[in-house]
Amino acid sequence: MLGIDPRSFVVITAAFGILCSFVLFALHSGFPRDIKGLARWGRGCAFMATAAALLSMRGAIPSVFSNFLSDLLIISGVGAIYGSLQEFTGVAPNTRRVTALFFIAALGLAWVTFAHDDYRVRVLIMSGVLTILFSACAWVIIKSRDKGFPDLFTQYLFIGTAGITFARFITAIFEERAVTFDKDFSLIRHVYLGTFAFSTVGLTLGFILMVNRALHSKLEYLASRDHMTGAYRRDAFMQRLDDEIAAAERQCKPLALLMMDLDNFKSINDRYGHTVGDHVIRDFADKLTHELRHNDCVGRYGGEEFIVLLPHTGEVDAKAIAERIRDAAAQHTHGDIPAYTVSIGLALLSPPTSGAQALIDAADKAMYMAKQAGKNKVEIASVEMQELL
Ligand SMILES: Nc1nc2c(ncn2[C@@H]2O[C@H](COP(=O)(O)OP(=O)(O)OP(=O)(O)O)[C@@H](O)[C@H]2O)c(=O)[nH]1
Repeated sequence: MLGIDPRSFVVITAAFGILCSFVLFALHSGFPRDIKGLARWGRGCAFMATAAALLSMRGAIPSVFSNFLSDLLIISGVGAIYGSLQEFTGVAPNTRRVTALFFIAALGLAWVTFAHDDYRVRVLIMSGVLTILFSACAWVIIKSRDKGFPDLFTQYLFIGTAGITFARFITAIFEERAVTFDKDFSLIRHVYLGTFAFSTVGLTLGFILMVNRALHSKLEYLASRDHMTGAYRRDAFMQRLDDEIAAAERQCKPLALLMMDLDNFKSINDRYGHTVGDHVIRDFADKLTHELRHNDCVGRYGGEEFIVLLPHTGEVDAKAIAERIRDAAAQHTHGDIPAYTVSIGLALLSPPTSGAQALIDAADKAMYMAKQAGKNKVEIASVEMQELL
């Protein structure tokens, strides 16, 4: 038995809801458009704040507003949060199921508001629907890939909130029928209302941390990638190369490096113009992505020069991959893009090495040999070149 006025929780929920909504709309206006879900979550918080404000006026306004409308707004609010998580994680929002749940709950709530005032049934409907929605929110995060601390924090908070709404559902089944809104002093009711107030803030903070993490990854990606081709920029590539060489030496694994330069590119520019030249560079970068494994790393080394790092790859495989790339480049697949070819130099890491730059120099020399040999060729750095490593 607790003596805290349930309205205090309701007023706190309203205040928190307004604050959270304001923060989310403010973030939405400044965040990149491809980080989705902020506005929808902000709307969800606004719904919850309005619902809590209406509920706190219980007795002073008609019950159609303080009970019926406020309950529907709470369901809409949590529904919006569910949709927002789906949007954020790239899942198409499943509005049909949420709308169906909303209408079923609306029918039940209309019955207990207008036909047969029954506090217990109202609690059952609300806690049942909210258990489903909070569990669905947790499930969206559980199923998402690439989770960090903010995602796990929000996920467990959703699970905890769903657990408490479910406990409220179970206790309502066994509750005395005489209990009403103003006479329900049970501990679980206070925990339930308190959870609602604080989970609005906790979950919103968790979501803000999630979108902040997404923004951080996006900025990191943009800083390390070449804008035109999506390949690694030279400095980011060198960082990755250093790491992979260190790993290869530690694990005694092979590693190969390909240096690639498009042939006669100056004449492509001169003949078709710079824009078409850019299309050729992009086309080649796409072909590289298509031909390589997820773990391989493509860097743009210069204008029409690319470099590819092939971890865990020995001479035979690296030569086959290089030939595949050379062949793919020579395939004329796109009507708007002129035919082009590429010369490739291949160098292999043979420990003990003198580092990344020496490996690049060897691949560069081999690439120069390919140019000298008539272009559209793959050359492997000679033993002497490798010995320089
Ligand atoms: N369109 C376009 N051209 C570029 C870009 N970066 C460099 N280039 C041009 O690419 C050309 C490179 O030519 P070179 O390296 O001199 O040689 P090449 O004509 O490819 O001849 P080989 O390398 O001997 O086959 C230069 O004309 C550069 O201006 C770019 O981002 N877009």
